[in-house]
Amino acid sequence: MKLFYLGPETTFSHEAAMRFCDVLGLADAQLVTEETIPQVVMAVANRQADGEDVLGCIPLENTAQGSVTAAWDVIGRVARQPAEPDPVREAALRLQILASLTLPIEQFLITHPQTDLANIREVLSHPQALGQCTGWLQKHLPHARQTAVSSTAHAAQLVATAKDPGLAAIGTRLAAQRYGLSASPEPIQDVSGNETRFALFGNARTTKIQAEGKRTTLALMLVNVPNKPGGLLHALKPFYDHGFDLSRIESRPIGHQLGTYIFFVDVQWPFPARHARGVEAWRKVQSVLESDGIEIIRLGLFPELECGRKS
Ligand SMILES: O=C(O)C(=O)C[C@]1(C(=O)O)C=C[C@@H](O)C=C1
Repeated sequence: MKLFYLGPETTFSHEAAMRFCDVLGLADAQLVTEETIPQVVMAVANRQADGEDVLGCIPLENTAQGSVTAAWDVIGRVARQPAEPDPVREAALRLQILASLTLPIEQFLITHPQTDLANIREVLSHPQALGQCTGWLQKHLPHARQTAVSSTAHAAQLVATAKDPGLAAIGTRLAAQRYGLSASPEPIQDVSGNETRFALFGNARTTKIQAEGKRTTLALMLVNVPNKPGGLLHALKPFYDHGFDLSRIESRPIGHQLGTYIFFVDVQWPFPARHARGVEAWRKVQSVLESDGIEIIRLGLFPELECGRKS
């Protein structure tokens, strides 16, 4: 089975994809790279629409930089496409998060061997990675231009091919090794406990994941939350009334009308995944929300896997 991720090899997404394969025993998964996070989601939706069962791995959120909005926005856009029958939208709606895992993220400055910091004019990386190193860059390379590129490993690739010691990248130590470059002796991200949560997604009906997580999460998208006093309060109260703990709530603009949002909500599932009490409590929440005209798009009920970095 193919597993799509943000490439090229040696991105953090690559590390996460391999980790999912390890932990879930997906030994025969064939890892396939895409150039952007939206392209990862669309590659999976398009294959699924053609009847091919595939998986995708995307970053969802980071300790310091918050949500990886490219991931959430494409999920929101695909799920809310026009009402006319569209096989890709149908396929996208069948996609669910199957598992999540959180990786420690260590960013390294990647340069040509023996380059002096004073000679670096430009630093390339994924915007999330540049954001995670803002303080370090301000202190050590205040005059260097920061250029956003599609991924950390792509940044390392560009530096390697440019053969210009004035260029540096930010990314994994593995990327430095892979492209014949040097990594800084120490990581340079501003927060020492920097972590990113990744999702593995695919067709939940056909891909059964056997895994125990440290907890189970129900990820939802709420559309049409009434834009009136107490609208959001009304949308959230049923979760409280039925004993569900919300661990994340995030609004994103719907994209064509200022002041109107969709809400991404993570609910901690207090029961074993299919436990009758959980299902019954959740049905009650659903029926209250639906009677208020709120559309619920379920993004998955999945285990949060335990897995630290292999050293
Ligand atoms: O560029 C990469 O290496 C990625 O996998 C993307 C990404 C992200 O989008 O957050 C993944 C983890 C880190 O937080 C930095 C970058």
